[in-house]
Amino acid sequence: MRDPIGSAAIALIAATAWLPVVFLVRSYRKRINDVHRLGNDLARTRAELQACEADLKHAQTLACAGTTQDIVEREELEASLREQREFFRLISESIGEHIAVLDLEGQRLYNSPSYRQIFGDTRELRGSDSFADVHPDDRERVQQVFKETTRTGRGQEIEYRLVRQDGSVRHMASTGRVITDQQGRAARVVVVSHDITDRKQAEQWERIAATAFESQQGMFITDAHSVILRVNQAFSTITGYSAADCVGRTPKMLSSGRHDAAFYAAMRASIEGTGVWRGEIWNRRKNGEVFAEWLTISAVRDSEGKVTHYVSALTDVSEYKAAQEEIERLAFYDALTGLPNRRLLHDRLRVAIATSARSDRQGALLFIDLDNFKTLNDTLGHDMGDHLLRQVAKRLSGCVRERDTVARLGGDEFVIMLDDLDGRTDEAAGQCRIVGEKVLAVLNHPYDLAGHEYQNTPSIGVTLFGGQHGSAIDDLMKRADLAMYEAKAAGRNTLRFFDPRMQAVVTARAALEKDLREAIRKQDFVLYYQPQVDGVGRIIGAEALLRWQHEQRGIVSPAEFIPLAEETGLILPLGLWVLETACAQAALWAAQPGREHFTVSVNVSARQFRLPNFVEQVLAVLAAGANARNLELELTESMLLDNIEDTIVKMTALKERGVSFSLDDFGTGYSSLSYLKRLPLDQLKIDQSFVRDLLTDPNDEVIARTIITLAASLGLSVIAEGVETVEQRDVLAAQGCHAYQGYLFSPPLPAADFARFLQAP
Ligand SMILES: Nc1nc2c(ncn2[C@@H]2O[C@H](COP(=O)(O)O[C@H]3[C@@H](O)[C@H](n4cnc5c(=O)[nH]c(N)nc54)O[C@@H]3COP(=O)(O)O)[C@@H](O)[C@H]2O)c(=O)[nH]1
Repeated sequence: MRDPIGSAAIALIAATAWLPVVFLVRSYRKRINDVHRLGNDLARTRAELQACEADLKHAQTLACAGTTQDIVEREELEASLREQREFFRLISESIGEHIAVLDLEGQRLYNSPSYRQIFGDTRELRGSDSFADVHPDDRERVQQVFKETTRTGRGQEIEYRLVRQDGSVRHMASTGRVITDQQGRAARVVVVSHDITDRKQAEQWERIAATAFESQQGMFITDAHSVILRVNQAFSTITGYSAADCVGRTPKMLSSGRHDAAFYAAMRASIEGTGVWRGEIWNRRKNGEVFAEWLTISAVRDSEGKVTHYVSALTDVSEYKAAQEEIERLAFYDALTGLPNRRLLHDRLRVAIATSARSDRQGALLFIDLDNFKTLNDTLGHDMGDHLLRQVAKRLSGCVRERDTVARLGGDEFVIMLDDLDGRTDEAAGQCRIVGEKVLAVLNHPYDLAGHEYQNTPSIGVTLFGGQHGSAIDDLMKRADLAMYEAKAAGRNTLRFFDPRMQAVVTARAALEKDLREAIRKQDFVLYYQPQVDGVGRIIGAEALLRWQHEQRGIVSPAEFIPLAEETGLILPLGLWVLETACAQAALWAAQPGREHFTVSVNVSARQFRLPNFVEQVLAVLAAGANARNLELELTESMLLDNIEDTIVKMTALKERGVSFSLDDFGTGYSSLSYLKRLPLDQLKIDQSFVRDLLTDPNDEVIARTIITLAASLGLSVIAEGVETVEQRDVLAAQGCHAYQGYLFSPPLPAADFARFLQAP
């Protein structure tokens, strides 16, 4: 379409009264555009063109007002101009964009007020250089675009940075529009700009987030239901799972199975409570390998606080852990033997001392030095010496419980730390002696040193800790060391205690054990029988009581040797001998007329009863000729409750064959009624400690009466032991007890004497 007005006129107007004219010209251009769009609608096109002409004439009028209009027209014109200016001001202040009009050098002719508001500018902007505010790095580019715009008349959008008066930087996006003069030459440039700093920052953050997401750390994002939405490359490298493998699945796919439900519950609770969980976790790679990772899970919430996503960052720490373990191994373990070194021993000793101080348990240090180790090194060389030390370490580790510590201090010096030993010094010393003798025995076995058979012995020094034995680590080490030198001085290949008194106890026990072994071998034992009588004085049975016929000491009480026999395991052959002897004797007495129901009670030790084949052992003994109904086994409360299910099974099996059971020393233990009811017992035996003071101590009297009542309520018979006086028997009888054992009737007697006692009228 033909331009009906002419650009030259517009340029002229613009050059002389540019402000309102800018608007009029804009209005004109817009309408011309509208006319273009109207196309074939000729009526409307004509109307629009007329309106355009009117606008332009008005502009011409404005432009020429100074020379051609009379005063009245001028006033009208000025009023109109004011109106236009106000209109323009309102528009330029209310739109979000900043408007500037620049001359062709980029000098400011006009700036919309928003420019000042937003940029805090206080300068006189009119006439100032607009390029001066552009960031130096962007200035040249902006000037280029400006020049291009003025040359071609075509504006283009450009983004650049502007430096505010306070030095801060804002990002701008600007578009220039050229205003031409009458000759069609560029005269002004209208620049419309808007602040894109927030958008730029958001873009920047997006780039940072994207870069961070693709960092060395494995990352994955799940939705609120823990469904994986995205994983990064590092995640795939660490786990072996690609994005395709895991998007749409849950992190459960990584679980190693090493953590229990409580672990994951605590994790969830932490995320719910604090929004985050951090910790070490074992996960499984795609290739099945389990690895340690450091994991941080953070909840992402929306503006209402609702969790929308979880972001998890993981680092593979398996190498770090391996390195840490290696460092620990080097710092706390002996490189040659793999045993804890002095540092770790001291650490553990510190803990053991503190624990024993809180309990009534004791601990011990056994200092072990190999005899003549230097000679081995000098003669066969250090390699052989190392070879021996490694084998010694292995053998020592086999001598102790898992909770004990075997350490190597260096050279041929080893230490065993035992803890949780008996609170009684003599007992603890006995436990140490057993371990010490085991060590002596295993280290005395010949060694195979690369084909050479080699014999070596150790010297062992022992000291206790906890209780009254002191607790300074250095002192304890010195004591054990001194005791070890005592062992060397005593001829090597032996064990010595630091405390002479303790040494005496241990020496005596060692001698007793040696004698006991010898006595078992020679069968230096005999059974005594103590009668058990009923309410009218009839002998209904006997308790078999063991006696040791010692060559020098005469008859030795079982109270002296049974505990040691239990400790050393010698009770097993001894207990079997008692059972066999007592059953043989029971068979003889039961064969006498009227004594078919005569019972012989046999004390059974805990160790014997816990033998897996105890039932078979008893049945085998009975098979030799005794009737099960003539055998009564005496068990104690503590051994029954040790493993109640096993106890019931064994007792039931024997009871079904006719063997009866008596609960010995009743009242001294902690039997609960519910357990008692489950045990197939026949009899409760009131302990002699309650019978002894029955007449003088009301408590004992109440206890005895309670036991009798309890036995009745459980349908069990009851027998009192240690009855020494008629008065005791009468009180017991009055309470309902009608079976007795004690010196009142007879002390324990050798079998021949007992036979005579039986025959007595
Ligand atoms: N595992 C085994 N333990 C056994 C065996 N033989 C005995 N023992 C246990 O040894 C402990 C000591 O026994 P002993 O020195 O024989 O003492 C018993 C009786 O002699 C004694 N007694 C009996 N009547 C009286 C009395 O009137 N006064 C008094 N002061 N003492 C008396 O009491 C002991 C009874 O023992 P028990 O009935 O078993 O409690 C002892 O614990 C025996 O059990 C064995 O072969 N195996």
